[in-house]
Amino acid sequence: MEDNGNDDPLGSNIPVKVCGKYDHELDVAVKVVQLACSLCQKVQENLVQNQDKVKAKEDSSLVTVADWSVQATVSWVLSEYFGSESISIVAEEDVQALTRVDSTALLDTVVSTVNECLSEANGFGLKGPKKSLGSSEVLEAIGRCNSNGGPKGRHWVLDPVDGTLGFVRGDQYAVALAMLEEGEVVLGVLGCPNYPMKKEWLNYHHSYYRIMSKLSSPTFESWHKGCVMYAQRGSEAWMQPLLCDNKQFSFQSLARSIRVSSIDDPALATFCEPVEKANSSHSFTAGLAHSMGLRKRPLRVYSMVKYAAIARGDAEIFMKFAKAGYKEKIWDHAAGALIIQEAGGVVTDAGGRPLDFSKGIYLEGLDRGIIACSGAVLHKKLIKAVYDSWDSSNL
Ligand SMILES: Nc1ncnc2c1ncn2[C@@H]1O[C@H](COP(=O)(O)OS(=O)(=O)O)[C@@H](OP(=O)(O)O)[C@H]1O
Ligand SMILES: [Mg+2]
Ligand SMILES: [Mg+2]
Ligand SMILES: [Mg+2]
Repeated sequence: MEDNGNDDPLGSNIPVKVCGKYDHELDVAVKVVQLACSLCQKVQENLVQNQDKVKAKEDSSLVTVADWSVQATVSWVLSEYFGSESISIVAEEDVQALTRVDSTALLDTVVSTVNECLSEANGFGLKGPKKSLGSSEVLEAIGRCNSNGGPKGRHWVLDPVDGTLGFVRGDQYAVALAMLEEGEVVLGVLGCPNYPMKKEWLNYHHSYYRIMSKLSSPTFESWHKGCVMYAQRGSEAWMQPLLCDNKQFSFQSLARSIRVSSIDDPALATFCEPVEKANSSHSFTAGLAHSMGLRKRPLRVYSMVKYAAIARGDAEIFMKFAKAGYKEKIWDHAAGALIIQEAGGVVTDAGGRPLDFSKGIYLEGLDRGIIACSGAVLHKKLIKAVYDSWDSSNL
């Protein structure tokens, strides 16, 4: 692993399993996603009790202090490591709502959230700022992420909080960071703050989070509320625990490589889909599930945690069929798609073609929907099911 120099006191102690062309980029990306996840965990704890702090955007989707603060933090760190002049970042949020005259209190909250987070950068193996950032620097960091991506050169792709609806409901969400090189996703990092290393811990986590009970936990060292998954193109996919308050335990090398499930019998397979019917047709996917012989209840989970579930074998299929006219954005899929592929799975559109991340901020040319499978057998069956049932669907 690359050593980031003297300013990086703990960097070499944080295990980031890497072996490839983009080791340094991936190392920084995993650390900044860990840092961002810790920011999100703090904001989510407050937000669940203070729903008035959730804002609606022009398209009525939600945005919170965490979305802006993570975008600012990641943008600032990437710019420090890779140069603010040359870096290209494609990300979901902009500064519009923060620069309105009636938004000073909101902006102040974002600025203090970013500074509190960056003050912990050293603990995550990253260089922090020498002094606190002012509001203009925070706005600049958010606004710098206005690249349109494209087929040439290098672009970072960030969804600061994916599944904002899950986030404000105290449920699953993800921090998603990817890097494109010449139009291809070459690295992906998915921070899943409420998705523990083992799925059996999910129920424990929910009772912990919702009731704040004092149940006896999995062994202290092994207990982590969330995980981070990552991959670079052409190597394996990895998962490690999110750093938590007891950092001395998290510094142990707990990273492990992840693989998709080996199940290829539809009767034993589980499919995941968005929670919201508005984001994907539940009736169409129920029809597909029936026709290809899936018997288990769908796993409805907010955010790219669905990709995380496929990548480490908690489920076998992911489907998303948005309404006609909705254009999928690259930041909702880039990191998750690479991690599934490097874990041995297949990700395509519903016509069986690879997703094209080279056309700007949208997945242009997407054929009907997105499907991801743990292997080729299930993928072939699913493509056939779509082919057989599309004409009779209302999509
Ligand atoms: N109408 C519509 N159709 C399809 N997709 C939409 C739509 N509106 C929004 N979005 C995008 O969906 C992202 C969340 O997707 P999910 O699969 O997590 O959906 S769900 O929250 O589980 O229902 C969500 O990501 P975040 O905004 O980062 O939360 C959006 O980019
Ligand atoms: Mg959003
Ligand atoms: Mg998203
Ligand atoms: Mg988002």
